[in-house]
Amino acid sequence: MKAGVIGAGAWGTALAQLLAAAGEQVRLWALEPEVVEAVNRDHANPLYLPDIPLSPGIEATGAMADMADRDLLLVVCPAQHLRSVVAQAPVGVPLILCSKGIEAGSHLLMSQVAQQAQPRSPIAVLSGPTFASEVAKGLPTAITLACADADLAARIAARIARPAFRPYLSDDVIGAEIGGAVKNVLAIACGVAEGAGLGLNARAALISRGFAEMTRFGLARGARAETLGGLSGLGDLVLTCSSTHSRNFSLGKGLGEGHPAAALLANRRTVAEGAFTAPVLREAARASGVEMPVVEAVCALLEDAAPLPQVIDALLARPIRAE
Ligand SMILES: NC(=O)C1=CN([C@@H]2O[C@H](COP(=O)(O)OP(=O)(O)OC[C@H]3O[C@@H](n4cnc5c(N)ncnc54)[C@H](O)[C@@H]3O)[C@@H](O)[C@H]2O)C=CC1
Ligand SMILES: O=C(CO)COP(=O)(O)O
Repeated sequence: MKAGVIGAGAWGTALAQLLAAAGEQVRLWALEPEVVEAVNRDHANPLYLPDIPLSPGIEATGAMADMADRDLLLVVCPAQHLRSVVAQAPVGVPLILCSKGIEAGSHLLMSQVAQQAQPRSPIAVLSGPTFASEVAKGLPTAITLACADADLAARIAARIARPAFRPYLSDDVIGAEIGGAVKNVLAIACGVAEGAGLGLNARAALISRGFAEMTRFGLARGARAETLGGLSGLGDLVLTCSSTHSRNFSLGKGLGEGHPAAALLANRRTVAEGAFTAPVLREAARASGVEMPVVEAVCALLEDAAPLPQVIDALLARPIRAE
């Protein structure tokens, strides 16, 4: 059992910890030399997952060549870097994609990008309501594991399941990915409502109407409705729209408090995927003729295209119609 984790941000480190805590020797690829050093020397990742002691069974490396002997690879980099990262991975090893986003320019989901970058590697997607720090602490978590190959899905599930970490299987890869990508944009909207003091009714409305947008877009791209209503869709939407533990929600809260997007996004080390997904999603939705007014509103705020009161008024002034 030789798992590798590519990407040592909060989520990659938490997943490495999940695997290593059960005795597996895990190799963790990190971009930053100081992360490699901290994991190997101090069994910690203060840059991305502070205050969580890591298992000595995690060995970090900065060389992708060190992943050549792995029999399973978890890919956990930011979505916009997935193509270049996966292209460097060893050929033919099953890839579990854990990034949430849509590639700019191509509008492709991560599984489609990975298939282009590594055509001979089997692909699965792991997505759901999973704050990294809670998983690293061993708190109870359920997640969707989506894979077109049922045998591979069962083998991966047996490998990653733990008493407090329950994968649920699906063959709807597209559906699992769309939920994870779209919820990040909607979490920004809910953060805006929090920051601007719009109240909890507004948040509930954004979650419900945002879920309607996710469903419209998902169905147009071939997702199944039950996947969107499951852990990787509605489950993750509820989690991310409810707490400042979410980087996307926090970004939205800053926007709602009146801070300009450019200032909030400048010099940040951690990734708020929704900020990258929003314009890509708007473009993809328009191209498919899918209406996504909440996503459009988030884009307007991220681009500083209109003042917040005007964006809120525009959403509230939409024509009354059937739910
Ligand atoms: N943090 C969480 O709770 C969860 C995160 N995810 C997803 O996992 C993915 C990674 O997020 P986090 O681990 O939270 O990241 P993070 O925000 O903790 O850290 C940023 C990561 O980006 C990497 N990075 C920066 N520039 C890069 C480049 N040019 N090439 C490759 N990597 C680069 C850094 O090395 C670091 O690993 C995202 O798509 C996120 O949506 C999914 C579930 C939970
Ligand atoms: O995807 C996540 C939880 O499932 C993490 O959300 P944030 O990226 O908004 O922190």
